[in-house]
Amino acid sequence: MNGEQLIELAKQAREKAYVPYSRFPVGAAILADDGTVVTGCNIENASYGLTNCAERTAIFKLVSEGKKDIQLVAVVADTPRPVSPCGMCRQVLAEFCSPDTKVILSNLNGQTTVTTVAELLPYSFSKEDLNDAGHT
Ligand SMILES: O=c1ccn([C@H]2C[C@H](O)[C@@H](CO)O2)c(=O)[nH]1
Ligand SMILES: [Zn+2]
Repeated sequence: MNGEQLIELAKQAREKAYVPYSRFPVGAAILADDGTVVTGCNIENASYGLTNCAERTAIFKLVSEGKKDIQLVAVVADTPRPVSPCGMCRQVLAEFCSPDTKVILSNLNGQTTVTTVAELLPYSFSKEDLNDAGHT
């Protein structure tokens, strides 16, 4: 499974997005360390704040299947520049990825940006901060 294949799976997941309010479908695909791939789409709600982004849908699917070691992430939306994940998703990515885990951001024009979790969320709050405070 390479980055291009992961982008293609994210595009297919995007087709499943439930976006009656924003009409802005997003797809994500995650390659786990054991080779498993999970995908996710954004899922909106009449109570707008309950919306779940594509990235978090994919991560939550992975973790709920008992896996949490992420090797590579791809996100796709129909944006002028490669899509930029929201702050909430960056924090959730930081929980389950290494700082140097690569995140491929893409759009439907074939433009891609390869970044890392640490670049997306520098100086992030993490479980180490909790441990240091004695809240294990
Ligand atoms: O990286 C992103 C950015 C936005 N959205 C969703 C949330 C909402 O459903 C819609 C518009 O913000 O796009 C994602 O799923 N991922
Ligand atoms: Zn998000």
